[in-house]
Order: sequence, then C-alpha cells, then structure tokens
Amino acid sequence: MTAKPSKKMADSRSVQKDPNVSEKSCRPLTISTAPNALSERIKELNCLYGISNLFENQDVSLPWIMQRAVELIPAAWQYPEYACARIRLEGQDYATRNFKATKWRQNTKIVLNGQHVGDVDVYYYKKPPLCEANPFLEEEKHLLRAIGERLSKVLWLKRSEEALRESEERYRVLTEQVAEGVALVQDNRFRYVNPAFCKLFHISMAEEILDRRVTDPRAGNAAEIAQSYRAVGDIEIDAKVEELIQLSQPGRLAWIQVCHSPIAFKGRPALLSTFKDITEIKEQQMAAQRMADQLDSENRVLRSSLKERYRLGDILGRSAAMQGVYERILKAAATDASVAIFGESGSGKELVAHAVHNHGARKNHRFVAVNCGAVLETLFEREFFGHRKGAFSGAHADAPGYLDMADGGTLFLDEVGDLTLGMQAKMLRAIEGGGYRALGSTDTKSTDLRIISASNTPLEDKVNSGHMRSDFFYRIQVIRIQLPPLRQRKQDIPLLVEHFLRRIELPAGMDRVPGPIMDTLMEYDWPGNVRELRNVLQRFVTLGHLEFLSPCEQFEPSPLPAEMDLRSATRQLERSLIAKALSRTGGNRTKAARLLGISRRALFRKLPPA
Ligand SMILES: Nc1ncnc2c1ncn2[C@@H]1O[C@H](COP(=O)(O)OP(=O)(O)OP(=O)(O)O)[C@@H](O)[C@H]1O
Repeated sequence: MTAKPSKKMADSRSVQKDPNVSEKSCRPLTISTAPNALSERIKELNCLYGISNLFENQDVSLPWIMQRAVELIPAAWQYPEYACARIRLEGQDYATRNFKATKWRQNTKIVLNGQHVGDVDVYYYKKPPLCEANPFLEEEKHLLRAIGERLSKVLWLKRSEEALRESEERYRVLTEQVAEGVALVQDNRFRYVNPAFCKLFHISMAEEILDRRVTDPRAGNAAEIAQSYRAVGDIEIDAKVEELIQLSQPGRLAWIQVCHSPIAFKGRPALLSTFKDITEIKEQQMAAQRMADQLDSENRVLRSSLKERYRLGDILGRSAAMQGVYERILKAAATDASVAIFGESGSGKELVAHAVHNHGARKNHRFVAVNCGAVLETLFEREFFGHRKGAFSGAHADAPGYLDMADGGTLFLDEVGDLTLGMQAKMLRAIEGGGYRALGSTDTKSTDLRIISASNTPLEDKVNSGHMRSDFFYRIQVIRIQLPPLRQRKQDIPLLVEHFLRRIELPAGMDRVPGPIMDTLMEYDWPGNVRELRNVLQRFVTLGHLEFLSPCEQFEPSPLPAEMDLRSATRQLERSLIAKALSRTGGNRTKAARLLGISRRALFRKLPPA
C-alpha cells in the first residue's frame, strides 16, 4: 500500500475523485493540521498487524477475535477521535463502544467460500473537521479492504479448525465407543490404539503402547500382539489382509477376526487394523458343524442298518459277524473316542482302523500307522516327538514325530501291547495335556489326535501281568471292536475269493476258482485269516494248485546256492527259520518268537512290511 498523505500534506495524487462523492467533499489540505505520513502509515500497519496477530492465538473464539479486531480499527483512521467501527457477521454485531451509524460510512465485505457473510463498517460518528460529504481517504478504502480480507481469512481458518476438530472428535468418539479394537501403525510403531484394543491385549492405558514397535515385548500381552501382526510381515502390504487368530481372554479362548488395511496417514503409508471378537459366531458355527457331523454319522449308521452290507470301505464280508463289526465301526466313527481293535493276525484290524478314520470327522487329516513292536525304547522320543536339527549326530534337519504328523488326524498304534511301561507313560503325558518336546527343542508342543490301537491279544491280560499301565489301558480302550477270525465266518470266503481274484491277473482260460478248489478253501481252518487267503490265492494263480504254506509266504525257504557269501546265507537261513516258525504257529508272531527264542520286538524287526 502506498504511503497515505497526512491530513496536512494531502495531495492531489492521494485524493482521487470518487464518482460517488460530490465535488463539495472536503479534503484535509492544510500542512499545519496533518501529522506526518510515516505516523499515519504506522497506524495502518499497527491495525493490520494487530488483527493478524489475533488469529495467531488458536485457543480463542471467533467472537473474541471479532470484538478485538473491531476495537483496533478506529485508531488507523485519519480522525480516530471521530471514528467508530462495527463488524456484522452472520447476524452477530461486534462494535466499538462509541459506535453510532451516520452518513459518513465506509464499508467492506467479509466473504467465506465466495459467499457474502458479513460486513465491516467504519463511521465518523460526527462530522470530522474540514469535511463536507466523503471524509474518507482512498488509502483508508484500501486499508478497510485489507481488513475485510484478513477477517475473511480468520473466519475461514476458524471454520476449518472447527470442522477439523469436529471430525477428529467424531472419529475419536467413534473409535473409542466401538466394540472392535482399532490400531494405527506407521513406521512399524503404534500411533493410535482405542480402548477396545487395549482391553483385548491387556494394556492398562493406550500411552503404554503408543510409539512402541509392534514387536516390543514390554506392553500388554506382547506375544499375542506380535502374533496378530504376523500375517503382515514387515507391515508393508498392498492389499487388505484378513485372518482369524485365537487370543486368551480371562477365562476363555477368544476367536478374533483381524483385518489389516494399508492406508495413507499424514501423507505416508500406514496400517489400519481392526480386531473383532467373533467367538460367539465361531462357537455357534462349530456347534452347528458338530451337529451336522453327528447327524451325518447317525444317518450313516441308520443307512447301514437298513440293509445288509457286503462291504464297508475296503472291508468285505456279509456274515452276521461282519454286520456287527460294521455297526461298531460306524458308531465309533461318530465319536472322537479312542478305539481298540482286537483280532487274530491277518483278520483285518488295520483295515478296520482305516474305516473308523475314514468315516469320522478327522477323515481329511492324516492316518499315521505305527508298528509299536518295532519301536525301540531308546528311540521312542525321537520317533514319536520328532527332533530338531543338530539334536544328535546325523540330525541334519528338523524332523516331525508321529504325534506331529497325526495332529488333527488319527494315530494308529498297531501291536499296542508291545509299548513298554516307560513308553506308555511318555505317550500318556504327551496326549493328556502335558505336551511333549522334540529332541533338541525346549518348546512344549501339544497335539490333537485320535488314538486307534490294535492288538492280537486282550489288553486286560497285559494290565493283569503288570505290562500295561491301567491309566493307559483306559485311555486307549474306550470303544472296543472285536474282529472274528475267518474260520468263524466262512460264508464270507466266496466273496473274498472273488474280490482277490479280480485284483490278480488270471491266466488265460481261468475266470473263477473251480468248484473243488473252492470246497477246499471252505474247509481249511485259515490260521492266518484273510491275509493267508489272499496269499494262497496268489500262489494258486501262479502255481495252478493250492499250497497252504504259511501266512507269511514271503519267508518261503529255498535251497542255498553254493556260491552265496556267509552273510547272505545267514540271512536266508534266518528268513527260512522264521517262515517255518510262523507256519507252525499259524501266523501267531508271539508264539513264533517264543519258538525261535527271540523277543517279539526282534522278530518284528526281521519281518518285512506286510
Ligand atoms: N474283511 C476283509 N476284506 C478284505 N480284505 C481284508 C479283510 N480283512 C483283511 N483283509 C486283507 O488282509 C490283509 C491283512 O489285513 P490287516 O493288515 O488289516 O490285518 P491285521 O489284523 O492288521 O494283521 P496284523 O495283526 O498281522 O497286523 C490285508 O491285505 C487286508 O487288505
């Protein structure tokens, strides 16, 4: 703005003609009455500076600013002693104490977002000396316009400030009242957390965690916080990530649905996460699923009891004894209880174990079969609990144990009576909540599995003789399934013969077993049960005649060639002796081991897999 001429030194340059002002308008012309131009200029600047200063102060209200501003205006005018001012804003008046509206008026507008929302008026409340019509200077017009602009800016700033505060307040109320946990993370550190988040992770107040890293082990339940951010790695994600986690809440385990969304906060990437407790929904879902599974199982039992079955899965047999077995299998499959299967060697115990697993709720998880007779006491932990890399020489990598492999599924303990008392105790602890540790690890793990076991002999005998812990016995034998030997269900033989022949490549011209052969098969006693029948049929198809050798035909003795080395000859002789012993005992391995003078365990190790 150009310097304003003083009252005394007003010149023609500063006193421009206003078309609205009559020729008679007075101008302060005399040098003797005008203060100097510099002091006039200082008055203007003081006024503008004072008004600008008002909105530096952020904690004051708009009316306070307007009232102070209006009081600053008269002093900048040519005749401050005659001047008064008024700001009219949105229906509200702010005026100097001496305010009086007269015909000597100067006005400017206050504008907000292009809208006329108020006015600033300066009046001379009585006629100033030497003035007729328009006593105001051109510079005062500029000054008033500058004041109007500044007040418009104050108004805009105040309104924006209010809008921001209101939106912040709305956001705060919203996030503080919602039941969902909310957290904002930037640069890997918490910038905001709401009370629900604090409650979820056992943090007493938000300040405890603000500015801490996501993985900081100090605040609240740090392990669970870190767990809920595991899915987003280093917090830099491009798209929404959702997952379900389980958190421990007082007295219960809660299912929490976590949703991480990448956002921009203060112009930089950040992560906004919500944590919703969906335990109730999840429990309802699980209950519904359990009910559906139960209905499904009941339906299957019902269907099976409606008509006589000739098979269940891979198990064949239409005899009444086998109908009873099918029913027990389906009933066992409808529960999650432990099942113990009894029957002679080769009678189909492992098939039954598979059937229970395949008809049960765990069918989509693994079925892990372990021959307990072949497990050495010293290797029990390594085999059942697994090991970590470096746990012993030769442990080049981490390896899971049977319990890890069967997690969610079934662990089938074949020849369960061969587990020693020590092994039973370790197994019991591992499955009964005590957990287990892999060799070389300090972490305790737990597993969720169903145990199905099998034995040739009644386990009660083992308990009575002190070879089985009674707690282990009760743990594994909740449901009992007894398999009949083949000699007690001979009516199933034709069905089984037909089944096995379909799987063997028959020589040209043979499509079925001749009648007399079938008669012989029906008369035979089958000490090796169905396994023996399968092997006899295989031999029959190959040799053309029946040979009831042993249930373990793999061990058929053969003459030793002269050029054989001692080690191979010893092995062959051993196999031949084992075959004979098994043949003599009708496949009963316990008796065969006794005949050979070795332990059952030693016999198992020497046997090839069935
Ligand atoms: N009812 C059956 N229907 C069809 N095949 C059967 C039946 N029972 C047994 N088998 C067959 O006989 C063989 C031996 O069965 P499995 O291994 O289940 O017997 P097991 O009682 O577990 O024997 P072991 O006590 O010697 O371990 C397998 O090849 C199996 O498929």
